[in-house]
Amino acid sequence: MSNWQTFLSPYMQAVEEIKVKLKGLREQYQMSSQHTPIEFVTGRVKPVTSILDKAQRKDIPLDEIDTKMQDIAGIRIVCQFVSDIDTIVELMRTRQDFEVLEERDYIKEKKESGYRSFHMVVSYPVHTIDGRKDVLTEIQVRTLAMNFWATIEHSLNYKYSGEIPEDIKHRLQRAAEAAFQLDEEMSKIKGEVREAQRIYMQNRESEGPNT
Ligand SMILES: Nc1nc2c(ncn2[C@@H]2O[C@H](COP(=O)(O)OP(=O)(O)OP(=O)(O)O)[C@@H](O)[C@H]2O)c(=O)[nH]1
Ligand SMILES: Nc1ncnc2c1ncn2[C@@H]1O[C@H](COP(=O)(O)OP(=O)(O)OP(=O)(O)O)[C@@H](O)[C@H]1O
Repeated sequence: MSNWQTFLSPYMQAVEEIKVKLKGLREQYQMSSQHTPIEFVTGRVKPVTSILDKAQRKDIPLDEIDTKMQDIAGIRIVCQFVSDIDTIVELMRTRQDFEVLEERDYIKEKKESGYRSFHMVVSYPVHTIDGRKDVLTEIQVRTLAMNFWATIEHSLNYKYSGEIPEDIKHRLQRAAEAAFQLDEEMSKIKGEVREAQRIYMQNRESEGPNT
């Protein structure tokens, strides 16, 4: 690849645009005093070293990464409750500004590591000075508990270069089970939690801006 900056520019644009749109959705939910299914949104363009590693690992020729590597542009939507994930997935499916190409439900079927999340691969049109470019973007949707687990596991994978020792792997699988139980328990008191958050937001609004 002769110029990574030029190649990655539409991916950066896609990530920034989608983040703005999702943050807008979150604000609309907040303004309408409805429970927001979006707790926070993050996004990143895959680091070049990680693109090169993955291309080598998956045998993807560098001149084919724009069609074969689905996560160069990545968005992550983090929610409070598992049911919020269904709401978001439905919202994404009905959008007119991008096309959903693939869905992978690692919540129904968790990965061997214990990883749980809902993944969507979308084709997002970016308008550049050279015309329209459709950019593959991976959208990961997960709860706070799933995100906590995945973040910790990702750093351990990094530390051990993908070869996490067996005993730690088992502990991580148990931790994934505990995160699953936490999501289950929180789902059961969802009504209570939402009511408390609604009262809190109402009181904050009536108190006016902080001085
Ligand atoms: N922490 C963590 N993240 C994972 C795990 N599995 C998948 N992910 C995340 O999900 C992304 C895509 O995973 P998959 O849907 O399995 O995609 P894939 O191309 O089949 O596999 P990868 O080579 O892992 O990208 C990865 O790049 C990670 O960001 C896991 O076991 N642990
Ligand atoms: N879809 C996404 N949205 C937001 N952040 C992401 C997304 N995918 C990965 N990240 C984060 O970006 C950082 C760098 O990710 P990188 O692409 O190297 O990891 P990875 O996706 O786990 O790698 P690989 O798919 O190559 O195994 C990590 O902190 C990772 O958690």
